[in-house]
Amino acid sequence: MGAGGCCYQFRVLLLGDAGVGKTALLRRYVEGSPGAAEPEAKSEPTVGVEFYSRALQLPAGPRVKLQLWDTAGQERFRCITRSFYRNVVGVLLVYDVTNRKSFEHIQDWHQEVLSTQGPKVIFLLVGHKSDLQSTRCVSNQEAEALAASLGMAFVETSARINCNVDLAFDTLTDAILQALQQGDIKLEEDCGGVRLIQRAQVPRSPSRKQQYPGPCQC
Ligand SMILES: Nc1nc2c(ncn2[C@@H]2O[C@H](COP(=O)(O)OP(=O)(O)OP(=O)(O)O)[C@@H](O)[C@H]2O)c(=O)[nH]1
Repeated sequence: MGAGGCCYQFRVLLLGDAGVGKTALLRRYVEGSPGAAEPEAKSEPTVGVEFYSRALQLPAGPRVKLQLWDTAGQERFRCITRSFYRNVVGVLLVYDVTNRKSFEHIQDWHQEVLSTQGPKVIFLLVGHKSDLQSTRCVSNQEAEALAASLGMAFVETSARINCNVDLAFDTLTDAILQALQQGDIKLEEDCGGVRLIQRAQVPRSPSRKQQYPGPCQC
């Protein structure tokens, strides 16, 4: 697919407790490249939802535009963030490897999406801040076991040292594409998580960030 000036658009959401590093991970993915300055040491908590995008050419052939929604982890924004669960095809469930509670809450985040969206979502478990080895309290093995029990892949990342950031998004994108090719998920015409769009709509710049005005612009 991807012929005739079209490419896929996948809507992807990042979910996880406040402060686990969702914004830093996303900003590293859309703005950072090896050698780029590391993300700011302190960042402001996300208010509601912010929107980023990045276009990529998959080795398997098609071009894909990822529409990436960064959500606030704070409980007081839950009403807003919940309204974005619908119409996504992929979710990165992010915890902080130095924060045990954020790992324990992963099943709650997973369940919240399933209860809203049903099983047509591809998940990836992300253990973030892997640079903080001395204060780590969630092992790689137990996270792998959780991911396997929930039927998803697992990647450890660090925005600080730019470790596995592209790998995380590539892994999720590949899994979505595979599910699409196998007919497990379907192209939708309006507000679906997967759409075919004209190539002219794909931004030339690899990154952009917007305040998203509402749950659906279709
Ligand atoms: N050591 C380390 N710190 C990180 C990393 N990524 C983010 N941080 C720090 O973690 C803190 C929280 O990061 P954010 O990206 O704002 O976290 P968030 O999950 O978006 O938080 P909310 O918007 O409140 O949901 C900041 O102080 C970041 O600098 C990382 O890879 N390694």
